[in-house]
Amino acid sequence: MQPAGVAAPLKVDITEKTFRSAEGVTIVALRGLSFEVRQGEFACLLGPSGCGKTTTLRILLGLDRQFSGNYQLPEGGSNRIAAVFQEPVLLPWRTVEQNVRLALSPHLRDKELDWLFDILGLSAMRSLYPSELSLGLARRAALARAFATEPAILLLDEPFTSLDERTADRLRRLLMTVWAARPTTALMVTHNLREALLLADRIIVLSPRPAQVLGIFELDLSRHLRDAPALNNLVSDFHKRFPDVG
Ligand SMILES: Nc1ncnc2c1ncn2[C@@H]1O[C@H](COP(=O)(O)OP(=O)(O)OP(=O)(O)O)[C@@H](O)[C@H]1O
Repeated sequence: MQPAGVAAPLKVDITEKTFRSAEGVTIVALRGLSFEVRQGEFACLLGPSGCGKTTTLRILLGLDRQFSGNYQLPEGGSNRIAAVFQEPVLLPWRTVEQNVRLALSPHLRDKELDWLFDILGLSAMRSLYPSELSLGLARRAALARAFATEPAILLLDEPFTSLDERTADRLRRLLMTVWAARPTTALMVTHNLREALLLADRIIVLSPRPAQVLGIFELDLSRHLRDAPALNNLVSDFHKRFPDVG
């Protein structure tokens, strides 16, 4: 039990998750996957392609209940959980602002969101429709929607894939700015080591399938000091600790 007044962390303890392939073969996606994300911490789940990262997020989102084990989501927030996926799922017939406000519970629909649109550089795009947005802008709108709901936990599944590197980098920095304005317990899935080293407080390093935790890489360096040379040092520290990863 958590002592009163201490916010509960995200706790994940998945004993096993299997899939059955079309040919009837059993695929063990996760086995003995246990980790925690402390309250207010930005954690990355880093692992090779196909190791079970998306499967883990789907379980936490309640989209897949066919597994053994358990998990506990953090308490608090106006909304329990918000997610940002690889594809920004926006309603095409609603404006950017309507897409964001529709995610809010009815009593919050009129809340002041200027700060959020400002930080994400979306102030001039509030009345545009998704079809008028570039992919990078659509991702920003998806981030705005997730933060607007003030979730107890934010789950992100490779939100910067299929963007050119410059746009991805700008978005990573915008994510950090908005996160710093409203620190939120966050778990982001990525297979990009540099991205994890840029964004995370700690990295939960996963094995190939079935995903298990190989170790935790803590990042004490303040995010604004993580420039290119600092990142190069972090990459080499990481490789000393995890020579076979990334
Ligand atoms: N619905 C499904 N049916 C059968 N197998 C599945 C299903 N969903 C996932 N898998 C398998 O489970 C394993 C883990 O998949 P998952 O998508 O979680 O990996 P991932 O780490 O997110 O990969 P990536 O980084 O490539 O997105 C893979 O081998 C995948 O083929």
